[in-house]
Amino acid sequence: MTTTTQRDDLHPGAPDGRPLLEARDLVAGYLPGVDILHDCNLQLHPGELVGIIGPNGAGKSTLLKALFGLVSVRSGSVTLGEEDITNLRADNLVRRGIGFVPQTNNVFPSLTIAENLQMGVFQAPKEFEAQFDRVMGLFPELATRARQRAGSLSGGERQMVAMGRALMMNPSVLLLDEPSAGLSPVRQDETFLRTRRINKAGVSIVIVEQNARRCLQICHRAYVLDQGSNAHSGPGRELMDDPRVIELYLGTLEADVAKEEAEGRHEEP
Ligand SMILES: Nc1ncnc2c1ncn2[C@@H]1O[C@H](COP(=O)(O)OP(=O)(O)OP(=O)(O)O)[C@@H](O)[C@H]1O
Repeated sequence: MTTTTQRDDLHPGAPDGRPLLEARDLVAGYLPGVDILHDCNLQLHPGELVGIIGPNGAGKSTLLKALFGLVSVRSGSVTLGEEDITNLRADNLVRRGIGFVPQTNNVFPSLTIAENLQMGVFQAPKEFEAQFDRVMGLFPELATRARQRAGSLSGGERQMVAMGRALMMNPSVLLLDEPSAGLSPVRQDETFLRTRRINKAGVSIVIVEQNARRCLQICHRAYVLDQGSNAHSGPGRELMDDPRVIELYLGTLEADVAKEEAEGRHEEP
């Protein structure tokens, strides 16, 4: 793996330099004998917003799921602080302060917004009122519509409900799987700004994103995955200008168009 030099100010709130969440040499997969992740490493320091980007099928979502016990880890470890949390069940991880927002099917459509958020604290029902007010403060757009059914919301609003539900347990770590997927460019930007606000409010975040440029713009650091392995990592803004990252991922469309033009295959739109 190529690692760009990291500066101390990229690890807000971590004077001793120890990660809050760490994946070490993860090997994981869905089917017996088929590994999707090959010795993957990731560190999330307190206060950090860390991105995972890479080509389609690189294993980004699989890495996030492996952190949250949703994909079986065959070797390597996941630690939270000093605790080994490898392959622990999701409900256990939620109790330990990790929230996970899946990319799809992330709301209960027949339940209202308030009921969806209530599901987020089913392990601590007495917390509902205090947490509901706190989370509504983060999503004022939802506050006036708490009784609306989630199934009638737009994609961006559903994403807010899903994030809100994960935040109801007041997690220290939030794992976001492609929160901008399926949203218009304007709604995507809102999602990235909201993610940054939640991070600034004290939640350490790992975000998997297809929209690599936007992701790199808001992240303290990012990991580029390729074929289930770490390819590069470093500060988001440095990766945006790294020719190796551009070649591997960011520049593919531009490069493909240039290649087609050179071969005389490109038709003007
Ligand atoms: N439930 C599953 N069962 C079997 N294989 C799976 C499953 N989910 C994902 N895979 C495989 O794992 C590999 C990595 O998929 P993953 O979704 O992690 O990639 P990704 O980098 O998030 O891709 P994308 O950006 O396209 O969402 C792919 O080859 C995919 O087909």
